[in-house]
Formats: sequence, C-alpha cells, structure tokens
Amino acid sequence: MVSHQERATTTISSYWTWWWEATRKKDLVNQAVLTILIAIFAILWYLWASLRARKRTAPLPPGPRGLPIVGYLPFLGSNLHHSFAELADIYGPIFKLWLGNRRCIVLSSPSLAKEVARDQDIIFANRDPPVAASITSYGRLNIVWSPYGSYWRNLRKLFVTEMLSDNILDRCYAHRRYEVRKTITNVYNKIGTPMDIGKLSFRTELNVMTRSMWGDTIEGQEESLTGVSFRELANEMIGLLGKPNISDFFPVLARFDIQGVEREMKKVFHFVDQIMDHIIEQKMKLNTEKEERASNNREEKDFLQVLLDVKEQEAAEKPITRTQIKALLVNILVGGTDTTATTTEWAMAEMMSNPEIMRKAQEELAESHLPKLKYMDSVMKETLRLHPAVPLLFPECPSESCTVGGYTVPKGTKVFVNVWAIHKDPKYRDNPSEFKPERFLTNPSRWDYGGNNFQYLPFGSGRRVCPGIPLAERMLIYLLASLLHSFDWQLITKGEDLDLSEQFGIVLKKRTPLIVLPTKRLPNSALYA
Ligand code: HEM
Repeated sequence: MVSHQERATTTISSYWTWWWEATRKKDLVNQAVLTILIAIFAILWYLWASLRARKRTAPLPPGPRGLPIVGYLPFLGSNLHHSFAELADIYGPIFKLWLGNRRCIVLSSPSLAKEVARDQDIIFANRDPPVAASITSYGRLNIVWSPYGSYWRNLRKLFVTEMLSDNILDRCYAHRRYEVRKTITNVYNKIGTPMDIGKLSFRTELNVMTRSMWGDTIEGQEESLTGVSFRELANEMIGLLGKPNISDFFPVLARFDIQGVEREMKKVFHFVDQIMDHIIEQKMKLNTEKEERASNNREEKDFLQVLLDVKEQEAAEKPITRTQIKALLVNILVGGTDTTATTTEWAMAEMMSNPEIMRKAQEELAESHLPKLKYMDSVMKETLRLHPAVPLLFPECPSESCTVGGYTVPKGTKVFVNVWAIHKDPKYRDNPSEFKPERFLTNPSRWDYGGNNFQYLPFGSGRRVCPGIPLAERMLIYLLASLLHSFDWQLITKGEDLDLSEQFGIVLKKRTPLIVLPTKRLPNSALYA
C-alpha cells in the first residue's frame, strides 16, 4: 500500500521534474503556465489562511453605541463606578464603550479580574497615565505610572525593602505614635467644637508619612518657602488628579489643554518640586554638618536618607537620580495619604450610622491591644468593601491584543476593573449594601488584602497590587482606634440621617464631609496630653 505522504511526495517531485525540465529546455510556455499556477495557489492559500485566522479571532465585547466623536461620555453620570455597574447589568460582566476617542473595556466579575491580574498579568501590567499624573510623576518616573519593566521593578523593590519591611514599619511606630497623639491632644483642646473627620485624618496621615520619609528636616519651613502649606498643595494636587480632563479622552486635543488642568497642575507642582528640592538640600547639608554621623547605622535612617545613600553609591548596580527620588517621594505622599484618610472618614461615618457597631469596637479597645483588634480589623475590611478607595483600580493598558472572557481586548484599550461592583454583587455575599463587619470575622484568612481572593480587591491584585498594604493597615487601625478610644462622637443634629453618598475621583470620597462632635471618654485628663 502507498501512503498519502508517499503519494504527495511523488506528486511534488514529478511537478518539480516537469518545472526543471521546462526551465532547462527553455520551454517558455510551460514555464509561464507553471509560474501563474503557483502564484494563484499561493494567493488562494493566503486568503484561506487569513479567513480562518479571522474566524478564529474572538469578537469585541458587547456595549452601548454612544455618539460619534464623544462616544458614550455624555451619558455617564458623575459617579463613573455607578454608571459602569448599571451598564454591566445590561451588557454583562465585560462590556466595551468609547469615551471620547478612547476605546474602554470594563470588567465586573471575579473571574474576569483573575484573567487580567493573574492569568495574563504581564500583558496587563502597563498603565496609561492621565495628563495630570504625567506631571506629578516627572514624566512617568514614579512607581504607579512607570511602564512595566526593569525600572519599575527596581523602584518598587527599593520602596518595599527600604520602607515597608516589618522591621522598618515597627521602627516607624514612633512616628505614628507621635503624630496620632498630637492629633488626640488637638481634638481634646477643641472639645465641644465640630470636627471635620476627613480633614483631621488627612492632616494626621500626611504628617505620619512626611515624618517617616524625612523626619523633621523642614518642619514648619515649607510655608515660608512657597507661601502655601504642603497640606494645601497636596490637596490641590489630588483634586486635579481626580478631575475629568478632555485631554485624556481626546489625546489629539491634549496640546490645547482646553480645561487648563495641565496648566494648573504645572503651577501647583512647581511649588511641590521646590519643596522637594529644599528638603533634599537640607538633608544633604545636615549630612555634611554631621560628618561623623553613624552612616552605617540603619536604625537612624529615614527613607530619604536611604535614597540619598543609594544615589551616592556611584558604583551602585542600579543608581537613582535626584529627579527619580523626588518622583518616588511624591508618589508615596499622594498614594498613601488621601487613601488612608478617606477610608478613616468612611469607617467613622459607617459607625456613626451604626452605633451598635461603634459600641462593639470601643468595647474591644478596652480589652485588647493593637495587634489583637479583630473586630476593628473587620470594620476596616468592611469599610473598604463598601467604599474601596480606588473603585476602578488604575486602568490597565494591554501591551498586546488578547482574549478576555471569550472577547478580544485590542492592544492599547483602557481596561477598568470595577472592584466596587464586584464587592457589592449579591452573588458573592448576603445583603451586600449593609455595613456588617461580622462577615469578615469568620475565616479571616480568606479575606486578606493581597488580592488573592478575586471577590475582594480593595488594594488591587497581581504584579501591580498596592505595595503600601502593610503601612496602610497600620495607619488605618492606629488612627481609628485612637479616635474611638479617646472620645465619644455625636452627630451635630441628633437623630439626623447621615449622608453616605459617594463622589468619584482618583480616590472615592464622601460627598459631604463628616462633621461630628467629640466628647471626653477617658477619666483622666492627663491621658490626653
Ligand atoms: C487605604 C489605603 C490604600 C488603598 C485602598 C490603596 C489602593 C491601591 C490600589 C487599588 C492600587 C492599584 C492596584 C492595582 O492596580 O492592582 C494601589 C497602587 C499603589 N499604591 Fe496604594 N492604596 C492604599 C495605601 C497606600 C499607601 C499607604 C501607599 C504608600 C505608602 C501606597 C502606595 C501605592 C503605590 C506606590 C502603588 C502603585 C503600585 C504599582 O503600580 O506597582 N498605597 N493602591
């Protein structure tokens, strides 16, 4: 029996012989016929192959149509995460829409979040910074906006090992303690006066962060330097980062800066940059003054000092420039303060609406110390479930076209993961709109912050998961526990229904600030000093 393969080989070789013969004998007719046949065959084969490939490519996800040029922008409400959740109810957990001339895809289920954050994490490890963020990151030189690659990896590693190791965080406890005690004394001195919890938390967390980063290098000097306090500048910067900007939806219009966001940010950032330079110079001056400073004594170093030491190591494998140091410091300040302050405000607001939960948390404080505050930990987890500080994470931008949930996601699409919607999906929890810390008490290891359980992602997941988790956890619990331990809190108008509505931005804020009245709780006034 002659096999198919043998038969095919015989056929090809007989054609080849014919072609060879025709060429040898210079039989031009046969030669031309053959060439045309081969060309036709090649074209047909190419068409057939590309048709098959096209058939195999998955379709784009479904989604609303929108208008020419502006896309779906005019139909979205001010709370983008709510609008996306409503569209997911209609089109399913993966849908596509155009925002201006940017194609966007929104994912709203744990399994889809897993596909991008774990199964295809390298493709989705890139981000697309808004114009304002490009300015505050000195052109993508910080951790959050730098492209995925060795620069990002080294910077993140430096941050995690030099600022976030358990050892260093425990050492920084003194800074947290100092700043939180300062806040408690201030509140005590103003007892009976209404307090804005968001502002109070922001001031405290900002001071904790700056103290951990550069100690008291410029304490009180920044205002005389720029005429504005660092707190006001940080606030303005965060406001501008969260402002919807036409330039981000229509990159071709970016150079016109129609809303002036870029101009405004450059103005604010000029002052921030000045302060950063001043801090670095002061630090370097202090170092030369204290020549015999125990430079090898890691115990004494703050984060800026560690970075300056890396900069000075000329032979360092991965040297760092002054601009990169500034980019990193600003990143940590912006990323670490508003998120923690806003979460503290939400936790207080939810507890003010649920006095029984507040009572249980205060009771636990009377009995246990910080590391053992299981109920308080559940309050924080539940707060971040209902009000995740970054509800759509930072949009990812796939580096190549790929398939997610059976649909094509083209390269360069903006991909949002609606964590807020996942957290409130009744498929995964009972009464999802109810504030109920008890749901985190049973099986707490199932609900860690590390992004391993795709039903709960307040800090994101995958390669670009928030590296600040250990610091955030400590800052959140310590401040909240201190406020509850030292004071009782009342709403200004007794029996008023607290407004718990949200305002979307780079951080998910409470629409109306939480203003409450503190009263003394501890028996001994000396405990407030
Ligand atoms: C309540 C507190 C916080 C929340 C809810 C939060 C949330 C997040 C989220 C959702 C991301 C994006 C993750 C992703 O895309 O998968 C992120 C990234 C980041 N966060 Fe946080 N964060 C908090 C506190 C902090 C703190 C205290 C710091 C620093 C001290 C910090 C520094 C960063 C940085 C540097 C990134 C960028 C990581 C990267 O791109 O590799 N965050 N955070």
